[in-house]
Amino acid sequence: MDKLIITGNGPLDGEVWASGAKNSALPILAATLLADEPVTIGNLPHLQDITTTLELLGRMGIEPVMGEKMSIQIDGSQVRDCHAPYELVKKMRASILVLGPLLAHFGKADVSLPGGCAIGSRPVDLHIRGLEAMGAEITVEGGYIRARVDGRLKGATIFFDTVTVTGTENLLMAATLAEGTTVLENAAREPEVVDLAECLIAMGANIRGQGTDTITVEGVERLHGCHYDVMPDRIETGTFLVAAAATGGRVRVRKTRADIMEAVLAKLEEAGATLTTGDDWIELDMGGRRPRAVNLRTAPYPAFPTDMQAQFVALNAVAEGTGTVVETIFENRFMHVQELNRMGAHIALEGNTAVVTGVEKLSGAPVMATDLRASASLVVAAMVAQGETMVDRIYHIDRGYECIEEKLQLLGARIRRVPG
Ligand SMILES: CC(=O)N[C@H]1[C@@H](OP(=O)(O)OP(=O)(O)OC[C@H]2O[C@@H](n3ccc(=O)[nH]c3=O)[C@H](O)[C@@H]2O)O[C@H](CO)[C@@H](O)[C@@H]1O
Ligand SMILES: C=C(OP(=O)(O)O)C(=O)O
Repeated sequence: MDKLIITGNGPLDGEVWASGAKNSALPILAATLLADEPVTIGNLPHLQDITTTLELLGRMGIEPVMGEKMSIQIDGSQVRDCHAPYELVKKMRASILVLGPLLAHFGKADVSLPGGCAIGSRPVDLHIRGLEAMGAEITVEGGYIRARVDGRLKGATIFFDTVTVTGTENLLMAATLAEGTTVLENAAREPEVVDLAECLIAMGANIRGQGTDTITVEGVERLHGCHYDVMPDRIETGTFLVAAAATGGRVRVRKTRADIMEAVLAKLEEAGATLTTGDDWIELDMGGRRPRAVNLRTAPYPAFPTDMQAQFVALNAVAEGTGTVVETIFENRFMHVQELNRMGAHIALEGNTAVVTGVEKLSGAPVMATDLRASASLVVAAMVAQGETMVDRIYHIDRGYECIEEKLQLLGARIRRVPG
């Protein structure tokens, strides 16, 4: 297993670019299953989760054609087997996103239940209930969701009890080929849902209301090919900005978007950072200062994203003062806390709340990555720690950060990968 070795090396300084968003690329790749013609997706990030998705599509009979500049062409009409096996779904929960498209286009889908994961139990009951409301017959047997529909799915009004991102995306995709109108109420408003909707519209879908909590879809009989570029990754962008703030540095992130990052940028300003933004870049300047601790509470977009929680816990860990961080989305998303405390942080956990009292210096230590964003928080902490940190199990970080060590090296970090 590869490891990252990081030595604290003072303020980060320089320019880096944001890759395509993982959480947008994954549903968009699944959406290609809905079309009768090849769809070309550009600005795909080079990530383990993308490789897993392509393997999953390959098992279904699809032969993706690699193009230039991280683009790929996928022909949904090549599907021969509507099956997502356990050994791939267990590597990546987002595999559940093939359920809606397979059922809507081919009338059947056998998709392994994703099961729980490190950050929480993460059920998919709302995905299943929504598809049933659209006329699907669904059984769960032997750990598999077996979904069937005779003819087309039927449009329906679906209210989500809980705001769910992939749940909204699955039903949005299914609704594009359903007969009649589907209304998704209490839908997720995340920018990645909007990006997926825009891609579906480019494929000929009839969707309105994306980005609000009510999305309306008029089903069409078929979807066609298109070229679509994935939006920039706001979580990767935020991670670089937090790393800059924690080290007292100055970093410009290019090829990104400030307009979808308001909650995160506001917290960085509260922490004492000076932010400047342009059309497609964000610059953070900490001017060598130590950050101030911030209080935050995670919630669905446009509130503060749970995927940035761990990185802000690391920021608070070296800040002046005490910050309270409340996690409201996932029940077990504080596994970085123990590891950060092993590096000398002062973090007390009380239920879904972490009370973080900043210390002047952390000290390098061997630590273990437990999930994707927890790993990112350890990398941030390691860059401000005295001495060397070894982050083990970095396959988690490779799921969601493209070339993490090369990008951080560009900013002056002392970080290297040791193959395991
Ligand atoms: C690939 C992808 O886009 N992943 C993101 C997506 O995950 P994901 O879509 O899996 O997360 P959800 O938005 O579905 O989860 C939100 C909450 O709803 C609950 N729930 C969800 C579905 C369901 O059927 N029943 C149910 O109870 C979950 O347990 C959780 O407590 O949104 C999360 C919340 O922003 C992010 O952290 C993930 O990075
Ligand atoms: C939790 C995340 O991803 P996933 O839903 O793919 O596990 C994440 O991106 O932080």
